Amino acid sequence: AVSFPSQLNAIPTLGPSGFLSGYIVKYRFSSNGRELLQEGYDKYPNGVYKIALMDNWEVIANGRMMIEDIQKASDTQLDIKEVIADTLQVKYTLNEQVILDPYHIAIVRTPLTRSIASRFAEVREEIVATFLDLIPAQEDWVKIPAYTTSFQIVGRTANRFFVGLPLCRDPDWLDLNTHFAVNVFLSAQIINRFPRFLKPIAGRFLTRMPASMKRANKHLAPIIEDRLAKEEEYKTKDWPGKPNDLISWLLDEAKNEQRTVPELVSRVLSIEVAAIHTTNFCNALYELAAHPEVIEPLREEIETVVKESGWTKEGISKMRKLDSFLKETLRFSGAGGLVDRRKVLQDFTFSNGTTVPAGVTISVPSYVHHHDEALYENAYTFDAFRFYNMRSREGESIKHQAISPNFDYLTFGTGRHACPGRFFAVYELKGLIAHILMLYDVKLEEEGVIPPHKWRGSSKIPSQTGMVLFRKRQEI
Ligand code: HEM
Repeated sequence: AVSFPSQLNAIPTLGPSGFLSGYIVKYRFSSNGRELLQEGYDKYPNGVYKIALMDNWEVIANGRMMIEDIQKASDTQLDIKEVIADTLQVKYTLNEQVILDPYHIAIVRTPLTRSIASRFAEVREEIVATFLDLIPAQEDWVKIPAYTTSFQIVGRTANRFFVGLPLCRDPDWLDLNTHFAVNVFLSAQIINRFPRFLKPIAGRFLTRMPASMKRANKHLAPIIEDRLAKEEEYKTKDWPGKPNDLISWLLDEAKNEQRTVPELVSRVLSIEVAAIHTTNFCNALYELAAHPEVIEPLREEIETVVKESGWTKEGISKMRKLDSFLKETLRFSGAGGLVDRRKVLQDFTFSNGTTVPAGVTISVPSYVHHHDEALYENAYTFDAFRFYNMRSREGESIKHQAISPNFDYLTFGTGRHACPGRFFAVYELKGLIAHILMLYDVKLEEEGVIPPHKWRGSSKIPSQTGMVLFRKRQEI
């Protein structure tokens, strides 16, 4: 049941708030989250409002002041870990330690991000090999199911970087990883329906998690055991020939019981969950196929850069038009409707005086924010070179990049918790799109018409049945 702590009365409610209201709003939210969030955005453009979900309140914050307040709050006031723990039921779906000591976040932020340059040649090699296997470059158009194929591509590319050859090509490992995140979300939904005392039983018997963990273990245990044995043998963490990959980065930081196989397996999987289903590659594919007018300028840029710098991290960062195309995709058709989700641990007062009581979750509606005409001219038009043109203005060449979170651009969240994986995500996505442009022509079944997406709660799901047509690039 939805409770009414007294401070909550001062926060306006969207939708009815009486008996059964939770059910009505939950229904509207789960069937069309965007509509509800847009209504809230229009009614309370620089303030907060609340919606009653089934078992708690979600306070939605709009506008610069509110977002800055969330950014400035300490972790003891507004906590990201509790939100992840609740939403994903991490205790049962991954491992509670991932929340209690999230040292893997620092691994993503530093050694992983720092290795993009030195490992980029391998990532590029994997991109080329993956497309060769999945999408034939032939004279006739061939229909490719965009949604499933994009996850296969991203799964393999990211795993080349994370765990290297040969595991990144192992069909069972890839199948596990492209479905694991979905299993985590579905299992968490099931577990969340049970009262606290029944959650361990639901977690144990009603979900596929133990089986997934066992499957992951089968692939990773021999690798981890071998690395631990090498450390023993050479009496150092820096033994000769040590691979520069995720398992090594984790082992460099892991302490005591964190250095056991099950602990390390759940860390790897946590990063896979954060990295694969968020990438938006499917959205980029649809947008590319829908906008033939962007193809030539992008090709020209990529060819010039590759001549100068090759397929390197440095080269990718010089592809500014491509960066703009990607950023516009993330703005215009980005998947996440809510970012900066935080659990209120201590009553929290916004600068406008509104207090949100402990126990409630706060979030920011990125999708409707990104479609605000006050922030973006023609916000409902996909303008591939919008950010390229902005960067060309005096003194703004650094701003407006796809990796740079700011108030106008919340895809990766904001502040100190902004996605630590965004650097890899952006280089990977640019590398993928650039490869498509060099090798293929692409189009949609119906010219310019992206197959319809749907909303599930606050998530925008691209069409899961839509096709993108590919053929070998025709020289004109
Ligand atoms: C386009 C792709 C991606 C998007 C849109 C995305 C988005 C996000 C967002 C919105 C957050 C929460 C930020 C906040 O609440 O302030 C987040 C957190 C996180 N992301 Fe990403 N992400 C992407 C790719 C990745 C990748 C590739 C990795 C790993 C290599 C990754 C690892 C993480 C981790 C570990 C966190 C948790 C940070 C924390 O708790 O402080 N993400 N991401």
